[in-house]
Amino acid sequence: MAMTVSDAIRYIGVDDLTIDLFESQYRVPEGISYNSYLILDEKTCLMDTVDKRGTAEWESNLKEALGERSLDYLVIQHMEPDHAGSVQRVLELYPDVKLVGNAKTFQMLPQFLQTAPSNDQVVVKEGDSLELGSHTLTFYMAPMVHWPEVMVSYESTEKILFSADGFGTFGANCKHGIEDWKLEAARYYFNIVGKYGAPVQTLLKKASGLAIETICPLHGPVLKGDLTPYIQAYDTWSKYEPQEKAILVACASIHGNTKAAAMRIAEELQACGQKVTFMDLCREDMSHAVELAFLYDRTVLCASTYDGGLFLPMHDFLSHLAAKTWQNRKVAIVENGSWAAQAGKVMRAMLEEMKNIEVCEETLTIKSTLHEADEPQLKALVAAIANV
Ligand SMILES: Cc1cc2nc3c(=O)[nH]c(=O)nc-3n(C[C@H](O)[C@H](O)[C@H](O)COP(=O)(O)O)c2cc1C
Repeated sequence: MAMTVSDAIRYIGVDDLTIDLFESQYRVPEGISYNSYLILDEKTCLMDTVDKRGTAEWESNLKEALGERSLDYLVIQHMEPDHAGSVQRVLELYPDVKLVGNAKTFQMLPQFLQTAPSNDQVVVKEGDSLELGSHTLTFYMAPMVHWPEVMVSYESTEKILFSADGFGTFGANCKHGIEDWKLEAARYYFNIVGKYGAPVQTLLKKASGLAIETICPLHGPVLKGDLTPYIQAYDTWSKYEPQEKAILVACASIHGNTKAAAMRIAEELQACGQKVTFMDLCREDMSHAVELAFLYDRTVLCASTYDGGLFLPMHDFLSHLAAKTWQNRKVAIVENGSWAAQAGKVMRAMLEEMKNIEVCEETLTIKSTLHEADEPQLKALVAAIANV
């Protein structure tokens, strides 16, 4: 059933509650929405489509909202298949539709379609506008938020920013309302957009010059009312600043001894008043661990040595953080080795490749299991990462 963003702008997106992994990597226990919007004015204008997984339901929403009218424009803000996956269907249903995109959109479009569409193309660049009647869309390029061809569209009459993947969240709209935005917006941001802090900052600067009363993202709820919290969150996140003073204790333990030591460190940190989250990287959601490493200002990395190197779940975690340009954080290292510990050396080398990561001098090296003799090292590490 098509929801209404306003009288003239209909929400015609769909919820996907059965996808196993979004982008083939993120568990979305509450599903995900593929958002699409239809502007009904003198001209009709479709804002993006949906993933192929939702084409049939979305087509019914589109037909219900459009009725007997023709479709004049399709604006393609983002070419990723979860948004452009139904463009082909639009071309079949409305062969006279004009396609609106930027130069990069039309360079990429034929790559995803079997044949280059013959439809009229409206090629827009920064600041170009499209009159629809009483509604006017103005286009702002947002390259690398998070693909090169991304652009956002500002509708000046109703003061709406169609924000592409920006301000999106995991979680289907039938499960999550605007009040739930914060539940999954950070995990979504850091894992999907997180590498591109500078492009996000550029987009925020452009948006700061616009009077925005509603944000229509391509995933998650339409944002209305006081937009400050959403924009402030994006400003903090895209500056790679921590959102809170807290410590993630992340461990990768083969037989549980390093995990036991990590849990002991977490307890000690809590005992000295620190907010702590403990995560077993072997068993818990990697995207959630990435999210917390970005949200918190400090992280303790605890890992076994494995075949002369770093136990792979920790290597995987640090590779994820490096890929998302994690930076400006403080870290403590705990390693375990039963004959020749190497985990700490490998972790340090990976951290050195990242920007502005402060590694505590105080480390803890365990020989198989934690012993009484390790207590001074453990206490020193706790004091160093707790900043006490
Ligand atoms: C498959 C395997 C490979 C290991 N490789 C090494 C190694 O190369 N060097 C080392 O000092 N310890 C090695 N260890 C020992 C672990 O680093 C660790 O000391 C031991 O597993 C106990 O800690 P845990 O219970 O947290 O895994 C290995 C352990 C396993 C199970």
